This record gives sequence, structure tokens and C-alpha cells, in this order.
Amino acid sequence: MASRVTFIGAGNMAGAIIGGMIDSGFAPDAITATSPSDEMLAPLRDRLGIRTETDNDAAVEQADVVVLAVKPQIMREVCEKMRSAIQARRPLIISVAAGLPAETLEHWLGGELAVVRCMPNTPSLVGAGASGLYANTRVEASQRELATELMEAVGLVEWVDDEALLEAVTAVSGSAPAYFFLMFEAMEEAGASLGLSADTARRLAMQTAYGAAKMAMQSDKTPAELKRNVMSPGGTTERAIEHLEGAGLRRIVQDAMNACAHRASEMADELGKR
Ligand SMILES: NC(=O)C1=CN([C@@H]2O[C@H](COP(=O)(O)OP(=O)(O)OC[C@H]3O[C@@H](n4cnc5c(N)ncnc54)[C@H](OP(=O)(O)O)[C@@H]3O)[C@@H](O)[C@H]2O)C=CC1
Ligand SMILES: O=C(O)[C@@H]1CCC=N1
Repeated sequence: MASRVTFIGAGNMAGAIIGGMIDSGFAPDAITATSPSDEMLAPLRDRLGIRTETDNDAAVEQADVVVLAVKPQIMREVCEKMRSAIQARRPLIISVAAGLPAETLEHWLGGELAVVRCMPNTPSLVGAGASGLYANTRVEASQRELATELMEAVGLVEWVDDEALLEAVTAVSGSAPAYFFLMFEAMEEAGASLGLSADTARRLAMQTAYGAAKMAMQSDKTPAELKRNVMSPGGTTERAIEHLEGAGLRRIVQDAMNACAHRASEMADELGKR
């Protein structure tokens, strides 16, 4: 029988993963999502045909996998309330919460549980997600495969052996869609200031990013080589790249990603106390 997956929390991230799972062929009636208010759940139920529940305990009763997808700040309360129901069932736990260590989550849920920590990103919604996964020692090979299957349904999966590396994953992919969206905003504004309509500039910028990513993924050339191929000597691209390098783009990116990874570690200290 196919695995039954319950999402605790039905917000941006859960919605993105559920949408991607269904597009890739998961049966909607094997998926349950919970939220305190039915208002959040109705669109998921109506649009995707999944099961919904406002009672977390009831939703984990039949689950083989429980995906924790609430904000880190309320995770402790949510886990502790579900403890008895989780211990009665002992499903595979997959947490997508930033920061919170597997050991802490396991403790909040009553202990002795197989826990996979996953750092996904929102492009999961369109099947183009990128997730970093870490398994605690209780996770069996079949559960690892199940977690891989679930997250591969919505994109690329990379396992890490050291849990601390999920902080780097957060910086490289979990938070990173926002960096590219910021770039789109900046390019749209700059394109508009050069005379294009904002809509035209946005469409051109997005298609270019899509094309560049697709090309880089399909090519055996490095990004540096692909970049050089666009830069005719004495031409326009060279001028733009000189400007970006001169203004310290690499340092800015490094600083931003350091800040992101550092925040993930701070969150573990602030919220992960047992
Ligand atoms: N957004 C992103 O890009 C990424 C997010 N994450 C992680 O995903 C998790 C969720 O983030 P995100 O989806 O953005 O947050 P959202 O606020 O969009 O979703 C959280 C959901 O949890 C619901 N909720 C609140 N209390 C409960 C409860 N007691 N039981 C069940 N559901 C509850 C909320 O309902 P209500 O609104 O009614 O309170 C809301 O629907 C976080 O831990 C975050 O770190 C990880 C990677 C990327
Ligand atoms: O900003 C956040 O905390 C979450 C985790 C990664 C992406 N969004």
C-alpha cells in the first residue's frame, strides 16, 4: 500500500511540496494537511483533492510519514501536543523547519523516532525544488528511500551526513529563491529606467534566468566558461561584469550567505533548547 503522508501545517512550504507531489503522480487521497483553521485548508482540499484536518492528533493516526511544516517558533508547542499520538504510531518524521535540530524535535515528540531533517525551497511548487536532507541514526534505509522519493517528486535531493551542513544548504538553496527574486526586481527596475515597460523587462529577465539555469545544467562547461562565452572582448557584457565584480558582488553574496547560515544556527540556539 502506498505511504500515507500527513503535513502538519498547510502554509507556503507545505502547499508547495503537496502541489509538486500531486503533479508528479502522488495520490491526493494519500495526503492529509492540517491547520488550525479550515479557511487555510479549503483551497487545498478543493484545488488538489487532498484530505484535510484541523486536529493534528487525528491526522497522524494513520500516517506513515509526518511532515512538520509549521513555523519554527511554534514547533515545540505543536510537537509536545502531538506527542501521544506520534508515540502511538511512530511514523517517519520529516521536518522542513529551519534551524531546529533533529534531536530536539525527537525529544519534543517523546523520543526514539526516525527523524529526517529537510531544507526544501518553494520552487518545489513547480517541480523544480532543491532540498538538502539529513537523517538521524534511527532512520532505516527504506525510510531514507521514502524521504528521497517524496522530495524527488518536487525536485533535486542532496543528502548531507553532517547535520550542521543544513545551515549551508539553507544559504545555498532554502533561502536562495528570494535572492533571485530580488535580482528580478532589480533588473525590472533597471530595465524600466532604460525605457522598457516594467512587464517587458520582467518577462525578459525571468526568461533569461530560466534559460541561463537550463543551459548551465545541460552544459559540461563551468559557469565561468559559459560567462566568458557571453563576454565579447570590448563588448557590452564585459562592461556589465566589470561593474558587478568591481562593486563587490562576490563579497556581497558571501556576506549574505554567511548571514543566512548564521541565522539558522542562531535559531537552533534560540528555539532548539530542550
Ligand atoms: N517558505 C520557505 O521558503 C521555506 C520554509 N521552510 C520552513 O517551512 C516551515 C513553514 O514555513 P512556511 O510554509 O513559510 O510558513 P507558513 O506560515 O506559510 O505556514 C505555516 C502553517 O502552519 C499553520 N499552523 C499554525 N499552527 C498550527 C498548528 N498548531 N497545527 C497545524 N498547523 C499550524 C499555519 O496556519 P495559520 O496561518 O492559520 O496560523 C500555516 O498554515 C517553517 O518551519 C520554515 O522554516 C523551509 C524552507 C523554505
Ligand atoms: O526564511 C526562512 O526562515 C525560511 C527558511 C528557508 C526559507 N525560508
